[in-house]
Amino acid sequence: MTPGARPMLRLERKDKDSHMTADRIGAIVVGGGLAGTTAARDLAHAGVRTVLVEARDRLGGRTSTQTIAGREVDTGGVYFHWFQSAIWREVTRYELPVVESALLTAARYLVGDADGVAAISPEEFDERQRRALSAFWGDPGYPAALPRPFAPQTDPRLAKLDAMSIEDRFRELGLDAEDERVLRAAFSDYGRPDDTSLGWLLQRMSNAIWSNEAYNALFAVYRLRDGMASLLEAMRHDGGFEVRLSSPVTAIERDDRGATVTLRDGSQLTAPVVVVATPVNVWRSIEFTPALDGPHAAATREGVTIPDVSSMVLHVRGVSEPVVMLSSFGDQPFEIMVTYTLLDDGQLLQAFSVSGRVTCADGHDRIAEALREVLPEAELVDVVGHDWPTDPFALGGWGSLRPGQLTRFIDVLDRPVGPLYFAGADIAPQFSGLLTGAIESGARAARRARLGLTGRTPDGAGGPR
Ligand SMILES: Cc1cc2nc3c(=O)[nH]c(=O)nc-3n(C[C@H](O)[C@H](O)[C@H](O)COP(=O)(O)OP(=O)(O)OC[C@H]3O[C@@H](n4cnc5c(N)ncnc54)[C@H](O)[C@@H]3O)c2cc1C
Repeated sequence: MTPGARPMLRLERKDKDSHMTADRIGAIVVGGGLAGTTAARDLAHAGVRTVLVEARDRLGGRTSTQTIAGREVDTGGVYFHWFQSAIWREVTRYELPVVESALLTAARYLVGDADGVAAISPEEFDERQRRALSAFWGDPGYPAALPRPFAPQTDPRLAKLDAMSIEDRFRELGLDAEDERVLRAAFSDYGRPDDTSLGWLLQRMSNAIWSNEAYNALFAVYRLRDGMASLLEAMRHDGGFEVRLSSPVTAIERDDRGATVTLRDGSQLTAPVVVVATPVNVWRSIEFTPALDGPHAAATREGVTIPDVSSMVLHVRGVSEPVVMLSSFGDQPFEIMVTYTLLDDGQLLQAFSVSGRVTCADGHDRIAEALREVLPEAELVDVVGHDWPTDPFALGGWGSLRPGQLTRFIDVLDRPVGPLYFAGADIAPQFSGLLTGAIESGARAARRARLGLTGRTPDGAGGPR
């Protein structure tokens, strides 16, 4: 079929039950990360014939399981906690083994800034971080502005905090210098402190019930023993939906009867509903007709992730004990390093260059040099990883919102636009930017799309209130 030709599989609205029949596509899901795979599985389980089209040759998107030193390791999204109910439900449903990370048990802690990297005892790190975090969110106005963490647009006072940056809050506080050094290092995964929304960070803290322990637990307590690929695999086998890999979508055209999706090879698929589960940053590389406008256009133009992150797992010798290194944003080649697994001949170290000062494309020698800047005794044996910003199907790393973006985008971008149902961690009302947010968002989009198929308007748009 030539691009633009009338599709064969168009479904007439009057044929309300035809999404249940075998020969017609009831729903198309664009993008097979956690959000899209969840949506496709849920739609298929509801009896809707569902086709998932994925640009890469694998499912998983910004999760990525690679092999190094004979081990499966994750170089994309990896950590979660059982209080993140959406992901935990999947992990328990498929009985996937989990392992604890070294973050909370490592005996050796290092904190970096522009002057270098210095050792600190875990007890001192914990005490300083605890004190600094409590001061950071200690304004009694904050919980009042976020009375319902799962529905961030509940109180208009949040807009004022969303207009502020993390740096603004540091300036207001005037913390003890050492406490601030520790907190800046702990916050490095948000990217530039002067370009990250304070309101959005506070929503993260409210998602962690304003508790230091729960906030730390959000990031690095549990991971899947066999990698995130094992979860995607389980969902796919359980799903009953059709998967088309290596099928980048170039255009999505909607009309009053549904939407037509054009693939790079020119072929087209049509269905009454389409779940768009690509990263927000990627929407700008897909031709939407009619064009996306308003907040959707603004979000993809501006980007809603930290722009530069290279993630790696390094096989190193010379460092035999579990180690945690955190550095303030941009001050060291790697901002985050955490022991992944101890080996007989050294260890696997998870490393994130959040500012992109060192990338996988730089090659072994530059990465080895960067590693020695942070851990002088470390010898690099091997490395696997991924540069997310230059990946055309990600165009950025994990979700992180700039000042003003929470108010304009969250609980807004996931509202249906005609037959299009947007999903993804980037736009999840709760736990945005995280694995669990992707699953929650995918499940919700599937339900809304199902309601759309039966001609009903999703009543609960915006989620629990
Ligand atoms: C390095 C890194 C570390 C992270 N660590 C953590 C962590 O420890 N804990 C945590 O909770 N979260 C973490 N995250 C965040 C988490 O991984 C993501 O938020 C989540 O995986 C996103 O899922 P998603 O389905 O919304 O999007 P994605 O995973 O990006 O899925 C979107 C899919 O759409 C596909 N696609 C793109 N363009 C097209 C197209 N044109 N046509 C068809 N398909 C297309 C992509 O290939 C992809 O498969 C991390 C992210 C990164 C990058």
